[in-house]
Amino acid sequence: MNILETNALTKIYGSMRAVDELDMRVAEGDIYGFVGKNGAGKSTTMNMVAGLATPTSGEIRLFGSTGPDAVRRASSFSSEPSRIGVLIEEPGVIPNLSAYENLMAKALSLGVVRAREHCLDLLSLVGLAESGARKVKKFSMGMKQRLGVALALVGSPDLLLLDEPFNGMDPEATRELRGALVTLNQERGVTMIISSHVLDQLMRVANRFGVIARGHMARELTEEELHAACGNAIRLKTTDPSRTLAILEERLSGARLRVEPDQSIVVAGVGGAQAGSRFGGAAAGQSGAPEVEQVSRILHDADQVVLELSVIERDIEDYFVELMGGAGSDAASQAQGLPRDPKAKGGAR
Ligand SMILES: Nc1ncnc2c1ncn2[C@@H]1O[C@H](COP(=O)(O)OP(=O)(O)OP(=O)(O)O)[C@@H](O)[C@H]1O
Repeated sequence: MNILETNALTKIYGSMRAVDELDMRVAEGDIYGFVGKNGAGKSTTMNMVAGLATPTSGEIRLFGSTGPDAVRRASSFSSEPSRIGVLIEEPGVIPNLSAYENLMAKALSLGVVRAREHCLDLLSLVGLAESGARKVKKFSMGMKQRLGVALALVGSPDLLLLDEPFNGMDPEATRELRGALVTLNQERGVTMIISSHVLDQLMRVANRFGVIARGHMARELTEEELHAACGNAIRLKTTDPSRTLAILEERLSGARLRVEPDQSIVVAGVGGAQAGSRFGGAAAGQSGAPEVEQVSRILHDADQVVLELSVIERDIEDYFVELMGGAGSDAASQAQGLPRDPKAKGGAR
């Protein structure tokens, strides 16, 4: 079931179409990575879904209901727990209160039953059980962000909207927040929409992605579709790159080949290897071994001296960047692996 659907959702500020006929589908249980360049329309979309901005036109269907009432009911900021939890921009915390007190203040204002247990549970869920009694002004950025997530969870919402939650966080804090989000999703079944520029972090938690470009949905795709669209890539270095390239062009029909500035060769489009994904980080599932073996054999049979050979993941990021460049078919077809330079030989790019 889709928890959120938007149909031709549009927001116009003056002459600027901040969100332009956006169609978005978020299913129950998704961690939906919402990706786009600066100014693409992510925050405006999140604000409309949260009921913080009014659409100019189009429809938002939340939990199966549509119309302004659906958003108001789902995201009541007034006196009762809402079905949507929101962390947009900086978490609104009271610095002189402890984390626990901040949570309790919100829980009591919403009339949450068994507020004490609820808040202690949330602290432990976001990994702040030990620091619950400390004043928030002494918290690091990462701790504040996790408290922001806990605050958004007061009242047990079914859908969590997180706008740039990894911004300004160091790797350790990012890892902790990522862990808390995956736990929430897996153990509590909370659906999430996370907007972020930090693609590699998003790729580690999200199972579906929506790429927005100039206010329009350029593409929605699952983790599996993402990997299928990108395929794997193998980077290799030999003592004779030109000869190696010629051999690979001849023997690997259909593969995409490109030469990097350091003379290493990247072979893509031969299937297999997967990028680090959300429940492990390291290459998950298939290792790309058959393709690596295939390439190694070709090079061995052709007496090429291999200096380096590894599976790389960068194509996924390239793919996102290309999609984010525009919603038009050019960007999308390039991202599907078609050559950028029509004169390029053998699909090289
Ligand atoms: N309140 C507003 N008034 C006028 N223009 C606005 C307003 N809010 C957003 N915009 C414009 O709408 C466009 C989309 O902005 P939005 O903040 O939604 O993008 P974003 O994808 O979240 O960008 P970023 O990643 O930089 O936060 C931008 O051009 C922005 O300047």
